Amino acid sequence: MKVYKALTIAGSDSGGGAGIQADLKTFQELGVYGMSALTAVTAQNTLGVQGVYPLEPAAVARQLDSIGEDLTPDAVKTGMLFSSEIIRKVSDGIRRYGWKNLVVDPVMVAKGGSPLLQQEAVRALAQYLLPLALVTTPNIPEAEIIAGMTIAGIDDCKEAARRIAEMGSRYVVVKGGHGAEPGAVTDVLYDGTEFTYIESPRIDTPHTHGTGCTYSAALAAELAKGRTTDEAVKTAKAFIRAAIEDGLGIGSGHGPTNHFAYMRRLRGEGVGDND
Ligand SMILES: Nc1ncnc2c1ncn2[C@@H]1O[C@H](COP(=O)(O)OP(=O)(O)O)[C@@H](O)[C@H]1O
Ligand SMILES: Cc1ncc(COP(=O)(O)O)c(N)n1
Repeated sequence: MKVYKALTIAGSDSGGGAGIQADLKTFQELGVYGMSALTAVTAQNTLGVQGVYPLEPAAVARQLDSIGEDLTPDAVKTGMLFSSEIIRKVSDGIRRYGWKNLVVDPVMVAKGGSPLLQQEAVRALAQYLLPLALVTTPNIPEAEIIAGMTIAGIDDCKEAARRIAEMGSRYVVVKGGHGAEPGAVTDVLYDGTEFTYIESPRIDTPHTHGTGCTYSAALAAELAKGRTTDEAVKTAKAFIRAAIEDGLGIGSGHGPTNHFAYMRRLRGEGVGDND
């Protein structure tokens, strides 16, 4: 049996709903062996972020070397990268080992507003990481910052996707969770030529902690298994839709999405005892 392997390069969320923890749970659910290189430790729960402790850039580089010297990921995703120094180490590592199928989730702030990327690091992200990306998955506020424009509707999402593709990302998905459309969420996929709209009903829930991490991890897992980008984007959307629909009301703030939901439904099981 071929073992498909995916690597996440991201921060730790002690609460388990976002970051490395969300990524590894998602890889596991989708049948992919997960590996991780930590960029930062966050002290976090459903109420917010209580502390951010970045790792030394050399510690990030060393983790990538340990993986690269011995293991070959079939896909890689990046999440919280925190600083331009860490971004440089990450892009150096990805280039050194020739890793393909890179999904860049340009994480900038946590849902409560705590910064997870230093402002001056946005340039480094665009300069060093986007040219290596197969797919970049900004939410609307991230797309506004990277593309340098305000987004007020679908046409603006398309323009931002075009600009981000020009920076070197082969595909771009501008995710619609922060959009103003009542009742619906539209993600805009751009392949450098054409746009595809991935729509779903807007789920009314406070339990959306980790949606972006989970979505990009599902995308990377599917790419690791050899799916095309179009197929991977569809499955990632189905995975996150189920995870939000069955969101977990644990903790007293914004609960995490339900990483079990997609596979439980495929197996014909109910939502289980988690909620
Ligand atoms: N309320 C919601 N209902 C349905 N889908 C959602 C909702 N919020 C986010 N999504 C989906 O979750 C994924 C992550 O979107 P988004 O919330 O925009 O990103 P982020 O978590 O990075 O802010 C996207 O595929 C988006 O369509
Ligand atoms: C360590 C870490 N990485 C990323 C996020 C963003 O989470 P979301 O997916 O909700 O945007 C987070 N809250 N913490």
